[in-house]
Amino acid sequence: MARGAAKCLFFLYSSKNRNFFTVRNLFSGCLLHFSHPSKSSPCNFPEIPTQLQLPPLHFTTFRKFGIFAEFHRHWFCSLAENDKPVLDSTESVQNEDECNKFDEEERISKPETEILGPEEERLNFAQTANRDPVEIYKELKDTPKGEKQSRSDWDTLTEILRCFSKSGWASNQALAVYIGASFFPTAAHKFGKFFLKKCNTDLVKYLVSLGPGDGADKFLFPIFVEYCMEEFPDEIKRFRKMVESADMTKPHTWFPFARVMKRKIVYHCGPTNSGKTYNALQRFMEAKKGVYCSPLRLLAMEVFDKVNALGVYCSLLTGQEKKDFPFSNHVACTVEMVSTDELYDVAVIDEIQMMADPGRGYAWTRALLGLKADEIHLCGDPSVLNLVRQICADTGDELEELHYERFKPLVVEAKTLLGDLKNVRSGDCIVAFSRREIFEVKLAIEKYTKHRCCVIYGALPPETRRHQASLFNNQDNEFDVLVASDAVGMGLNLNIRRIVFYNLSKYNGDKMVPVPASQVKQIAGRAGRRGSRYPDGLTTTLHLEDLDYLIECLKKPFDDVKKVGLFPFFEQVELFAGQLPDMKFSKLLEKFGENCRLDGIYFLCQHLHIRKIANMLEKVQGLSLEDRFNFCFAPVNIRDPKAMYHLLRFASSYAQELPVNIAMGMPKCAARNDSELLDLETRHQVLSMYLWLSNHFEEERFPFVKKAETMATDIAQLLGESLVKACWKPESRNAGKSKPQEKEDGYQRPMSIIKLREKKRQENSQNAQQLEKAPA
Ligand SMILES: Nc1ncnc2c1ncn2[C@@H]1O[C@H](COP(=O)(O)OP(=O)(O)OP(=O)(O)O)[C@@H](O)[C@H]1O
Repeated sequence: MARGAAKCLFFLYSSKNRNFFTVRNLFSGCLLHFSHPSKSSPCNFPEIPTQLQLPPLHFTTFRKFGIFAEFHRHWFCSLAENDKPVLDSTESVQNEDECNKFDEEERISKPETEILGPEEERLNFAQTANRDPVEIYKELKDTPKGEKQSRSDWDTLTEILRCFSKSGWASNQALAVYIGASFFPTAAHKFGKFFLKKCNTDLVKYLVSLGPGDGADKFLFPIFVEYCMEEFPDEIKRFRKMVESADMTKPHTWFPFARVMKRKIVYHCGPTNSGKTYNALQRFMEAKKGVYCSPLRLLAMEVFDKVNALGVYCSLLTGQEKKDFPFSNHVACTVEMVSTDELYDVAVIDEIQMMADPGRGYAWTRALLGLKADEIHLCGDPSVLNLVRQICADTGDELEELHYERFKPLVVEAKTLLGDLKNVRSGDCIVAFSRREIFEVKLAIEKYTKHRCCVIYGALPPETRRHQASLFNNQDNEFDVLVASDAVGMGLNLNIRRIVFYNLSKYNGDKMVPVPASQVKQIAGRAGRRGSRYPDGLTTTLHLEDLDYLIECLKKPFDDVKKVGLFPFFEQVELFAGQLPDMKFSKLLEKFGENCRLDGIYFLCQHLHIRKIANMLEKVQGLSLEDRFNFCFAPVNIRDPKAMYHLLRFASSYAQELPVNIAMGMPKCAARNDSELLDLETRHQVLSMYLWLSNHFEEERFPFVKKAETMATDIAQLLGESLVKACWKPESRNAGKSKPQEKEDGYQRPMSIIKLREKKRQENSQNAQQLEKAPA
């Protein structure tokens, strides 16, 4: 870009008539452009000599430009010689220079015949700038052939049009008139050819005075739009249809029945352990008909048990299980499973802040927008309160806000565990953020202290987690320490006296990052629950170095969330697919993500996970679009090749209309090492997936549901037994791959007690050897 401008300056200056005014205008236009590089502009400005950053030149000083140009002639020349338009390899336009040369020689005048004075020129420019673009376009269209231009003007104009075709701003603006980003370069290129062929001197002089960049882009854009409307009506229509079919604006209008209801939303807003869920559940149980929406299967099970124990008949509905209680009018379900067709008196949506979850947020948004309930109780921290207010304004629902405080303040223990797991005490929960660390900690504690540990982490089935929780809560056994991942932050009622953070960084799939403050609060808040054995909660860290970050997180107010998640229904994807009939499903999802329109407070939930499954299933023939869409939501760990293999197998059988087999044996005994434990986890996940599929597809195609249920229960049991006995070194599911801990510079996993001991032992033996060697 700087090169192009420099080239233009040089040509202008060196042209015979030395049109100073034009040069000055171009020069100041360049200055303006250089000093305000816009982010959206695809042009990256190279380093330019400081001389170019002069203040705008005045005519008197401009005469000196001759000297300046002499000095910098070499620079201009070298740039001009080297200047070749750089075309993006992805761009559809090719050989731009050649295309622009259609009648170049013919259109370049020798000496200019008429030289306008500066005042006249200024007036001309003002007139041109104010002209109606429609009129300009008409004039261009009706002109058989444009006027002759000087070589320098021609070159500048070519550069201006080249910049226009690369302008991010123009490409963005073009979307508004349904010219897609992928079509824009072609359209802009054709427009450039058209313009070069037809333009008159006034237009050229004015554009040259603006120079390549923002000003010229803005002047050309409406003319370009007129041109496109006439030249590319089919492309515009097609893109418009595609965009309209990916329109996700005004999501509250997707639920017309909920919109005609007069709903009352009650936001129970506060930190953990403040009684939010308790109060919401009171209303749920009082109602004639109620639904409780849970973030986890585990929590749905807890509520199901609790409510039934209190004499209110309640059913359970999760992706994997349906337990219909006869005569029940209440249901505890996972939020993805809640029906927006059923009418309820009271609905509870727990952990409403998860609307902002990058992957699952859409399920909470859907529940809030779509539930047909007279009263909807939202429980959560204050981070989404402002957005809920906005959404209620859109839906017309009444909003009541109830603010809560923690029953008893959480106390931070400044002493920490001084880096030594020997300092754990009964009632402690050590929180680590990877499976490997969890087992290392368990191993160390059990080896070097008298405590026994229960473990809870995400890959364990809910039944096993509950079993471990009850083992820990029960005082009549030796299991008095819990080692858990962030999975402990939600859903379980645990008798935790103190939460100890083993570390405060976790792997985010790419690198180690600090655990977000909101998550630290949620986990720390599990200590000292009302009604538990330890009503006064304590929290601390293993290492003194981590303590400041813990305190900082706990002190930090909740950040206001700016956007919440959305995801299209199948019908929307189907409509979109209609515009791109030959596109593969995974590509279709990607295209949808690129082209969908959203209102400011919504984002499209991450669909990488879904696309990965879609990609794998591309090779399965005979699945309908709807089948593919549904298979993509199956609960599978996409990083576990065994689990992915089974999903592929299930989908293939389903596509061939064969009964879907489990085709997986049952282990005979509990795990004896970590790889057997991992295998049990995978087997349970596969069975869970089978059950999920049987609930989401025609059930008769999955004839082994009962068997899968029995196997899943047995494996959960084996997992429980294995965990009680587990005393081995953990393995990684991705053995052989680089350890996440090594990825982030400066991050070091805290040394486990074992390593510390080993280090000490080595030091001691070295000292002993030295003593032996030393002369008496
Ligand atoms: N009024 C009450 N009477 C008896 N127990 C209560 C009362 N309020 C809350 N509790 C108990 O206190 C504990 C914490 O309450 P609750 O689960 O409602 O808190 P919360 O704010 O929803 O916390 P979290 O977000 O961590 O779930 C629960 O065990 C609950 O049963």
